[in-house]
Amino acid sequence: MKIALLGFGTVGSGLPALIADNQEKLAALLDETISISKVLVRSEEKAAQLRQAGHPWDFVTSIEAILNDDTISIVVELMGRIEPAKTYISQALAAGKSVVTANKDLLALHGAELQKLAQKNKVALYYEAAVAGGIPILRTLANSFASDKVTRLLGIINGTSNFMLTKMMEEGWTYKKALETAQLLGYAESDPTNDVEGIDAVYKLALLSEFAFGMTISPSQIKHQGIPTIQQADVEIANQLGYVIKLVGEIVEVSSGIFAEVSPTFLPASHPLASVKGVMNAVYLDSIGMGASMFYGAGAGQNPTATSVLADIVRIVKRFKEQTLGKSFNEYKRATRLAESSEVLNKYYFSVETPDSTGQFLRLVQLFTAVNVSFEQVLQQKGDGQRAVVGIICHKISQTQLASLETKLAKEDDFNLLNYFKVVEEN
Ligand SMILES: NC(=O)C1=CN([C@@H]2O[C@H](COP(=O)(O)OP(=O)(O)OC[C@H]3O[C@@H](n4cnc5c(N)ncnc54)[C@H](OP(=O)(O)O)[C@@H]3O)[C@@H](O)[C@H]2O)C=CC1
Ligand SMILES: N[C@@H](CC=O)C(=O)O
Ligand code: NA
Repeated sequence: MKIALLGFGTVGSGLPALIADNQEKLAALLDETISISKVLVRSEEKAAQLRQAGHPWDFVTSIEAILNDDTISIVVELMGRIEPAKTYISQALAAGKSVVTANKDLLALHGAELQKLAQKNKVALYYEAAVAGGIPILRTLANSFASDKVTRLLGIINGTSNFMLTKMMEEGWTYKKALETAQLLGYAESDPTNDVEGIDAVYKLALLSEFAFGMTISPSQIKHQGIPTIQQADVEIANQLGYVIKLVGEIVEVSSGIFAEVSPTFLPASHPLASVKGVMNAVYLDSIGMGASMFYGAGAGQNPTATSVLADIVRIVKRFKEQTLGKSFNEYKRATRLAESSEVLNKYYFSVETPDSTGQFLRLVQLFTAVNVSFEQVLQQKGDGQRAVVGIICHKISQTQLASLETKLAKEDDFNLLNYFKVVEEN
C-alpha cells in the first residue's frame, strides 16, 4: 500500500522510522507492506536540504504529482493550518484517495464538509492524532463506548500548556522558558497562541463532542480561557485549599443539551486528572455503564502523534481489504442541543481584592447573596492595610448566576475580581 505525506515536519518526519520499526508486526497484521511513495515539501530548496540530510524519499513540490499518481492510496496531511491543507485534502478525497490527518483546526472548522466528500467518494478520512496526540481516544469512543452513554467528559487535551503549567508550578520556570522549551520539543503549534489561549483544546473538544455525545458543535459555541491569566497567588491558594490548577476541557450533558468549555480549573488533588503532568494528556469520562474511566498518554510529540497517524493508516488498509472504506470514522450522530445556561451548575473559586477596612466582607456577602450564591469556603490573605484579597469557594451556581456575579462585582469601583476558576468536585 503506497502512501504520500504532505509535510515533513515534527510529526511527518517521525513516520518513516515508525513504519520501519513496526514493519514485521504490520506485515503479520496486514499481509501488506506500507511504503512512502512521495513527500510534499514547500520548495526545491527544502527538498535538497532533506536529500542532503540523507532522507531517501521522493520529495515533490506540487500536489498534482501526488493526486495524479494512481498507485498512491492514502494521503497523510501533516502540514497544519487551514489552507492549503483543506484544498489538498479535498482534492485527494475527490481523486479517490483516503486521507489521514492530525489537523484539529481544519477538522473542527470544516470537518463536516470533508466527511461528506469522503463518503461521497467512498474513501476514509481518519484523524486519531488530532485529539490528545498518542491516546487512541477517538477510536475508543467510536468502538468501545458504542455500548455506553457518556454523561460528562473532562480532558487535559493540550500537551504544551500542561507542560508549561507543570514546569512553572513545580519547577519555577518562567512562562517564556516553558513555552520556548515546549516549542523546541516539537509540542507547540506553529502559532503557539492556540496552545496557551485554550484554542487548540477548543478544537479538540469540538471533535470529542461528536465522538462522545454525537453532537456537532462549532468552536465558536465553546467558551474558552487560557493559562496566561493564572497567577502564582492562585496556585498557592489552590494548594492551600487542596486543589491543583489545570487547563481542563469539559463537556457535560444536562436535560436541555450539552455545554462545553475550556478553562483553568481547580481539580481536587485526589482527582485522577490532577496527576497528569508535563506533556501528558488524559480524558476522564463519566458514563452510565462504566461509571468513571480515564485514558492517559502523551498529548504531543513526534512519536506519540505519529503512532496515532500510523494507527489510522493500518485501519484504512484493513478497511480497504474488507471493502468497507466508506464507513465514517464516527457514526454516532444526534441533533445538536445546547444546554440552557441556568442548567449548567458548578462550584467556583473567586479571588476578590477589596479595601482592607471594616465592613468590606459584609458588602461581599450582600453582593453574593443578591444573586443567591452561598459560600462553601472562605480564605482571607493578610492585607497591607490598604487592600486585602479574599478567596471564596461557593456552592454550585449556574452560568446565569456566574454572569450576574461578574456584572455586579464589576460595578463595585473598589472591588476587583482578580480571577475565578471552576472547581471540580471530589468524586
Ligand atoms: N507536534 C505535535 O505534537 C502534534 C501536531 N499535531 C498536528 O499535526 C500537524 C503537523 O504538526 P507538526 O508536525 O508539529 O508541524 P511542523 O510545523 O513541525 O510541520 C509542518 C510541516 O509542513 C510543512 N508545510 C507547511 N505548509 C506546507 C505547504 N503548503 N506545502 C508543503 N509543506 C508545507 C512545513 O514546512 P516549513 O518547515 O517549510 O514551514 C513543515 O515542515 C498540525 O496540524 C498539528 O496541529 C497533532 C498532534 C500533535
Ligand atoms: N500543540 C498541541 C499538539 C497536539 O495536538 C499540544 O500541545 O497538545
Ligand atoms: Na488521539
